Amino acid sequence: MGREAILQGEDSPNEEDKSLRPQSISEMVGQLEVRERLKVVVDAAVKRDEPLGHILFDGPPGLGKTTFATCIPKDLGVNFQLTSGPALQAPKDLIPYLTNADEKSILFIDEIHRLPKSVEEYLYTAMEDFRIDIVLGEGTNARTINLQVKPFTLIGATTRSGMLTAPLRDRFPLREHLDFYTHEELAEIIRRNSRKLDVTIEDDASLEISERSRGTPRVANNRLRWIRDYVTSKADGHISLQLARDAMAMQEIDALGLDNQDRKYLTTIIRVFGGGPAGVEAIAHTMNAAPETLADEVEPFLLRTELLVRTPRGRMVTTKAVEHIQTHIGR
Ligand SMILES: Nc1ncnc2c1ncn2[C@@H]1O[C@H](COP(=O)(O)OP(=O)(O)OP(=O)(O)O)[C@@H](O)[C@H]1O
Ligand SMILES: [Mg+2]
Repeated sequence: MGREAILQGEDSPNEEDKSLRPQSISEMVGQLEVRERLKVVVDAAVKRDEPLGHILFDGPPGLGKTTFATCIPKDLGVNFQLTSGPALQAPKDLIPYLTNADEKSILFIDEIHRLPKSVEEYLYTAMEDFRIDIVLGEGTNARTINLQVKPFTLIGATTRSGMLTAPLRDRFPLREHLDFYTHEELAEIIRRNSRKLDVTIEDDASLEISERSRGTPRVANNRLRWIRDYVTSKADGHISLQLARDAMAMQEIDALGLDNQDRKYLTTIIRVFGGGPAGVEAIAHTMNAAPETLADEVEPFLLRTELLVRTPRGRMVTTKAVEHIQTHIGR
């Protein structure tokens, strides 16, 4: 698959996201410790005139893994190639990226936990010694040549660091976990992006939206876009607290920021599984959803906000979740 195809594939579902995505690490809000550590390794690499060490980002969707990966090469002024685990089905799919990589350029592999084993093993010597084996010819005539590639930096991103093998994980000198954002950080992102979207917003409205954005910049941006449409259609285009609330009520986003899917997940455990424990596969079956979607997109925030707990025997809702669902239904 060509690089363009992969790039388009990556960008099309989030075309909207692009206009709000920070273009440099200094434009990013929050993740202070991560940014500080990155600054250290970037400064050191520049001073020594060496390629940056490989970096792995992990954390739930929408917290900035791709944003970091795209800002680093921009800040360094180096070339950037992008691909993803599922797009690399065999070592031969990886070879063009490795041979095209300029010195100190960045190769970004998204969803790196989905690399097939053969590709992963092929990466080891490329990451460690910047060396790859290429097989020429076939059958008994086949011979292997050893090729040196330019020293490059691999940036990997994953929502499932637990699914990475230890040998791959250990080859990243810097591993950064991105965590959920505070309300204040999200409010800051909302204020900045309101300006980018050319809409005015009250401070109490940006705080209210941030409180209902599940600690996630992507969610905050989606909420903001919807509210902007709402106030443009129903009012004069200025976002007040009341209009923000009305707009979110229309999308059935509750006070904790949960949407229909989150509540359906909790009610399924409560109604069908007596509050749990229940396995994620069983819950997914009942909801007619994919277990991966639940594990990646729904559960992290519910766990974080103590609406859900994971036990050795499966997922269980907490009293807080039961109360929240009751008040929501009782409304
Ligand atoms: N620190 C930040 N400051 C400002 N905006 C941010 C920040 N992090 C993320 N965003 C915004 O959130 C959007 C989603 O972030 P991004 O695409 O980097 O998430 P991700 O971690 O790669 O998610 P996924 O796992 O789904 O690929 C970005 O387009 C950007 O607009
Ligand atoms: Mg991403």
